Amino acid sequence: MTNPVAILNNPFLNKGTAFTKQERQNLGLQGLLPPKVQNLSEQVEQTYAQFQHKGSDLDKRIFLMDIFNENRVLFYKLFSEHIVEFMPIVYDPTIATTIENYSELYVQSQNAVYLSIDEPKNMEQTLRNAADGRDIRLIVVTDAEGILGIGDWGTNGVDISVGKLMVYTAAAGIDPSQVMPVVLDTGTNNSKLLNDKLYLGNQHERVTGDRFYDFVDQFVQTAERLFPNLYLHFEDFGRDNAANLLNKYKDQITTFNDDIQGTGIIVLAGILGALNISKQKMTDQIYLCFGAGSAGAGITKRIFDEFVQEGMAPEEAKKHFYMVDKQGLLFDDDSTLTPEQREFARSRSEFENADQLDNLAAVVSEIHPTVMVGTSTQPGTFTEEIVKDMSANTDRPIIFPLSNPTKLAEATAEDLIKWSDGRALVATGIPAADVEYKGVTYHIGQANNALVYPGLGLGVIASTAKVLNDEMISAAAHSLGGIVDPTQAGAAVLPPVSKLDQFSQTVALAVANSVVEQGLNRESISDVKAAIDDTRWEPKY
Ligand SMILES: NC(=O)c1ccc[n+]([C@@H]2O[C@H](COP(=O)([O-])OP(=O)(O)OC[C@H]3O[C@@H](n4cnc5c(N)ncnc54)[C@H](O)[C@@H]3O)[C@@H](O)[C@H]2O)c1
Ligand SMILES: O=C(O)C[C@H](O)C(=O)O
Ligand SMILES: [Mn+2]
Repeated sequence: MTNPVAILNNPFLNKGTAFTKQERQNLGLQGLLPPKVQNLSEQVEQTYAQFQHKGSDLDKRIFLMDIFNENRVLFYKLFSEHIVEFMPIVYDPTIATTIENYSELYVQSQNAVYLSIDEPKNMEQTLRNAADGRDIRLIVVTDAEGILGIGDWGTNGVDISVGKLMVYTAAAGIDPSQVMPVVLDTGTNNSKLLNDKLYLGNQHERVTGDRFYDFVDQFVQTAERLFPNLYLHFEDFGRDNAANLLNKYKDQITTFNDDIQGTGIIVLAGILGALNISKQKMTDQIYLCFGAGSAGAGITKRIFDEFVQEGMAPEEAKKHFYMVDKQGLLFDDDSTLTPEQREFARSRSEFENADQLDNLAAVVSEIHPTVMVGTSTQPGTFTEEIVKDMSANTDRPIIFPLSNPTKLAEATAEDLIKWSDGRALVATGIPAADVEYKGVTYHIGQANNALVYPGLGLGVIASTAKVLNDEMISAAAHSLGGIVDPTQAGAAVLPPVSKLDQFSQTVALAVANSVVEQGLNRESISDVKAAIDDTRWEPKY
């Protein structure tokens, strides 16, 4: 028999006060818990009341993490019943605060795995120990070089792996005993951490070049070998490494880059939703990407592919896309461009005033975009002047300020609605409250990859997909249409987070169908819907 105390300390086994009299007797737990036996809904009610007494969002998150550390069923039942309220606490934006203060706040590892570049020999044993015989189907891995828009956070970034996985389970029912959060600690270039006595990570600069790529490859190969049914999700790597790693592995293993691909899907879905409201055509749009990094370039490529899928010739479609980064409009004579930026760089000869196009305002006034998406990490950069200029040249400007967390957003939804006199079709990266303007209530969609990656993952895992390809990604984006009523004044461009668990199913089904139609499933599947239902985990004792 397992040691009774070990059961209470194991969040996958512990039911706390919900252990029945019989279970307490069988497991040797008599007297190790208060006498009363509660059921799950009583526990949920009691913990929710405790949650409501916490003051700050950080205190709320710390409380919820205690529940997570103690009892996974209770945590996920509570989370699933309060998804709209808990998303910004468990996940972005509060998670940014816990990442910045990870070492100071540290109490326990939350079943995360810390792989150190200084001790590569331990890797296999560490992964085995962490799995402890569990059938791992999903890993979220980060090296934390580009956490949200807040930069390099070294080992602290492990929280993004933990948090993304929490959303996978709450939104799509991924079995929490089949997941593993991983941080690859390859050092940090964050001088604050390098000089902080409390910092818990490797206190040296980032290792780069071959040693970095060899370490990542050792991880990928070892994880694939130990967990043959693995879906490997990369999160918040630095801009160049993120794209390189995706290109290296995407045709070989079942893998996904959330910042590049996940964000591409949700923004395409948001633009489709916006066009459904404005009754305009995708291929008539002029697209401006502001901040052409992992997310910006990933989104641009996804929207460009959509133009081509709708029948426009690639060279014609290219003319509709503009990228702006630190240096202003990206031109093809710039040797510092990334390969993803080079695809969409323009020729100086197209413009009489090319030298003046070194800032967003000048570019907007020159090209008259109809869609502007911000992934720049630069707060307040969608100014009143820029928004008014854009709105003067298009009826329903589509404007998505997506930089996270809250303090980095390019604009607020409220300002965008006001400055465009109610015409802008807006989605934000973090949740935004309704905006009241001239008698209309505007609902603001959340264009955060969290609205799609859980369903995508459920579809991929349930269908035993060998790879994740563009067809599946496109199917995911298109599946989100039709949930919002576009005829309602002030309708949001994306479905609400309150329906996250429902539309995660929709996304999963679309993706799994695409996998099976393409014959890319590892195991034979006769009924896609049943395969998804069988994969879904529910929080219950
Ligand atoms: N809503 C979402 O789902 C979502 C998803 C991914 C990323 N994001 C957000 O997007 C932002 C970027 O993330 P990323 O992973 O692409 O990071 P990244 O570092 O890969 O890209 C940021 C890009 O912005 C550019 N940039 C920096 N300063 C600029 C300036 N003054 N003007 C124009 N461009 C500038 C950088 O050069 C870089 O190319 C972050 O804030 C992140 O939180 C949101
Ligand atoms: O984590 C988020 O909130 C979305 C996204 O992956 C990001 O990096 O900002
Ligand atoms: Mn991210």
